[in-house]
Amino acid sequence: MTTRYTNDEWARIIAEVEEDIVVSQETHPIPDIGSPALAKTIDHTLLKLDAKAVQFDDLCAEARVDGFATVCVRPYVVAKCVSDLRGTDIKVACVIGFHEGTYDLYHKMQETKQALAAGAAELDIVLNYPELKVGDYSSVYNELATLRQQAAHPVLLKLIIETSQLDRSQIIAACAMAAAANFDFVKTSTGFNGQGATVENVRLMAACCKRLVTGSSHGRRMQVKASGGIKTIEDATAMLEAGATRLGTSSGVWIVKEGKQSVERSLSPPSVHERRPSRPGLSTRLYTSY
Ligand SMILES: O=C[C@H](O)COP(=O)(O)O
Repeated sequence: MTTRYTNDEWARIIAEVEEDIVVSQETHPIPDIGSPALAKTIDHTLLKLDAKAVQFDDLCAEARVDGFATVCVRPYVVAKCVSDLRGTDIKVACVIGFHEGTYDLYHKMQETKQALAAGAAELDIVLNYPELKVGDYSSVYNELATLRQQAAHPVLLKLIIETSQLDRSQIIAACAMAAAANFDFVKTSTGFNGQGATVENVRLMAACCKRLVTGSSHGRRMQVKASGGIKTIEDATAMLEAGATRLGTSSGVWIVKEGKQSVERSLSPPSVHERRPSRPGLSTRLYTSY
């Protein structure tokens, strides 16, 4: 695989991108609250290492009921989820190099091979962000381009850049690397390392995606997936309004339920005796501790 440019050449390319970045404060249009289109922005996620088989059955059942975009899981459970979701339009997304990102390329290629063979349609790959932070852009590009070659379109590739570990310039550099390697999404966070998605970072990443399309010959714009700490309908709408088009969350069931309830309330306001429903208990298969 070619490295294309030296680290210094990559640094100049990234600096040019950074000079052009204008972060917009616009509110992006979003699907109607409570609509199937809003549920279709959600990757219904279960990445806990101690998750039991029955929890993946429930995850897939919930995805079928609510009509999520994908279930997002680790490689060892892709085949099971593909089988559970057969006959639906819900895809299986698989994390690669999770959650440190520092696994070597061989390890990431092995996981990619395993996930694709099992039927994954989308891969959420953790960036080797320590390499990016020290300016080893050639190595970062080599890894991403190799994985893109291994997982060609229509497989969707998302690069998890772990924004909590990066400053503004490094977030821009990560987006530039993802675009150069022809990824489909940049994703904020693993949810396992520091702060998750923030509105500010989603806006910055959306601005990068806008700028980077103008520099590409194929004219296809990368999209932003916000993930980590998205627990309520308010969190979800804030991320979408900031420019995300996909959400990674372990609270998808609750978010959809809250959205539907808020629509019902706006159609028939509750009497003074009716309380806002409390958050459901663990029996509803929510996976985030709160
Ligand atoms: O990509 C997904 C994240 O791991 C989900 O994080 P969460 O449990 O905070 O929703």
